[in-house]
Amino acid sequence: MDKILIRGLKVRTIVGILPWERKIPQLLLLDVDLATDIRAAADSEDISQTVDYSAVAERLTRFIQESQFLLIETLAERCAALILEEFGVPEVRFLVSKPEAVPATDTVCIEITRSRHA
Ligand SMILES: Nc1nc2c(c(=O)[nH]1)N=C([C@H](O)[C@@H](O)CO)CN2
Repeated sequence: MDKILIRGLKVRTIVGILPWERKIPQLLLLDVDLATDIRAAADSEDISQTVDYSAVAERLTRFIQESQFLLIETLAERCAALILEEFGVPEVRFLVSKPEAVPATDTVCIEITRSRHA
């Protein structure tokens, strides 16, 4: 299956279990892989025949900015479900990275792959 990839989407939001994390928005970085067949769009050059990566990025940004999850596991599951439901792709890989969370690390991440039920 072909894939449309979003890399390093930056969103600031309230997320985490520590007292300071409930008050100060912090940076999340997102990687998203959208499984989709791109051939119809490639033949027609019609954006309606494919998944608009700008629309996905904007929708995720809005959803996450309005959220206040405790765990990035929950955030990842809800974002994957939103993408499957609203953008009609059969499978999504979603990686959320929290670079400001743990001192002396580059980052910490959760990665999930979810498919739409038939
Ligand atoms: N598996 C997880 N571990 C931790 C999380 C999380 O969301 N998933 N969150 C935290 C804190 O919020 C962290 O950002 C700072 O300690 C700790 N562990």
